[in-house]
Amino acid sequence: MKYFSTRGEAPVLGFSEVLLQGLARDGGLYLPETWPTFDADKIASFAGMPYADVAYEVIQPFVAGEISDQELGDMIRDAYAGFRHEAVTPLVQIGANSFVLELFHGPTLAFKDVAMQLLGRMMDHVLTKKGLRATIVGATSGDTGGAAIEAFRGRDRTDIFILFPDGRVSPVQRRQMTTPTEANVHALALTGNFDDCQSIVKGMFNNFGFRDRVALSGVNSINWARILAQIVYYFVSGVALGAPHRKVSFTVPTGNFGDIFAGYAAMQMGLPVEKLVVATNVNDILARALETGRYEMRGVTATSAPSMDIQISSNFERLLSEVSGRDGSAVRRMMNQLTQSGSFTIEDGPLAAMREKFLAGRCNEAETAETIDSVLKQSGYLLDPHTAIGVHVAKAHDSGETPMIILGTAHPAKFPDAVEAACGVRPALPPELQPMMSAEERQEILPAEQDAVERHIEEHARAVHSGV
Ligand SMILES: Cc1ncc(COP(=O)(O)O)c(C=O)c1O
Ligand SMILES: N[C@@H](CCOP(=O)(O)O)C(=O)O
Repeated sequence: MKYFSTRGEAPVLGFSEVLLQGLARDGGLYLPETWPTFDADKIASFAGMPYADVAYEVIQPFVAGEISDQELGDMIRDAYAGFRHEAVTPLVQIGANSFVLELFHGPTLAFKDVAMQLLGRMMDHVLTKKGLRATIVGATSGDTGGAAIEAFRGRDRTDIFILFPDGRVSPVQRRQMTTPTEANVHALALTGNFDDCQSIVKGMFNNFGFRDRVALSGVNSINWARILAQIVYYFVSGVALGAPHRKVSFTVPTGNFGDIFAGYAAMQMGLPVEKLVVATNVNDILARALETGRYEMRGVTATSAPSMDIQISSNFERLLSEVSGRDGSAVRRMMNQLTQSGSFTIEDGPLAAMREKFLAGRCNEAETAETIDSVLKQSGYLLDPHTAIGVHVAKAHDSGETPMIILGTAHPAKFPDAVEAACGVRPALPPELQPMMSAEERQEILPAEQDAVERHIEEHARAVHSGV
């Protein structure tokens, strides 16, 4: 399998290079040249299989020839062995035909663990084979950072630097980044918002001198391997509810558009999906874009679902590429307009193609709190604010006939204050995470400026100083 950049000006690469590069050298995102497809019999055969076995079937066609089947299978089994639930991503019924897909049974209680636990192992594997070291950077609005640090802490071939908006993540999220004691972990609190962090990360990738000096690599969902690992749970949950013999729908709490793009990929691979519903909080740029055809940045409002407080939604570029016939120049034009004027218009054809597959809705703060409270009262089920946004938006699109799967993206205990304010119940952290709440914190506070971040990384990255 080869991968091309959405902007059409970077080299076509194989999986290992795409994994290490993160962002393409033309600023674009990598996509597979073709979508492997599964027929109905193959999809039906996933029913009752262990999660790791489905993961192997879904992921193998994307990495074949670069990682051996044996090594891939071992990495996948190892990645999911530590999850708190035997099913890895269990479904819980919360309504007549609606289900929460619990994606938060990994080590940091967020859906990011599902991909990150595998990504850490894959990167280590590829770096070891090549005899290389890498400097990993990531931007986080709260969850990616903790999950990435957990996946890479103590790994000899990588140093990890996570940029997060100072004061805008929950205390649990912050402590997951600031309490690990391993020397290769660096939590950088930036005086800005998530979009500032993400644009500094992309800026560092576009500064080739720096990029090459520190052997830069990325773990945000700009990295194709993140999306790849997330495709698996669409198949697992869809098949559990009757696919391929009937269609299923998904509602996805959305920010950077990575998780829902994995759903789109599952559809391209043959999973019969009726609707993919984008659920946003008041930072609703994606809902507005799908409604009006205009992608237009406004300020970011801090909410009780901080991981979705995003305006520049990286993976939307992947969808733009798909619906524009993979025309790199069309994607470049839109992305340049976004940089220059903070907005762009999606042409009628591509917009219609998007609307064939995607629906969208938004949820404000009062609705988020009301949903947490009412679902607890009606079903005895405790939602986190991000998942509550999904449940609220799903209601408007639930036909009652097609199973509606709402992606449960975080454990409520990551956001105890917001959950308690909404319903009076304060969710407790699993015992193994509780010591973190009184452990010493270690972070560097930096201005939201690319120069300052680059200087800090150059001083601390072993890839610069070890000569490997
Ligand atoms: C808890 C939670 N829900 C939803 C999202 C949005 O996911 P995506 O950025 O893939 O759209 C995030 C962040 O990515 C998150 O951490
Ligand atoms: N919501 C994310 C933002 C970064 O998203 P990613 O999926 O691109 O890594 C977070 O929690 O950090």
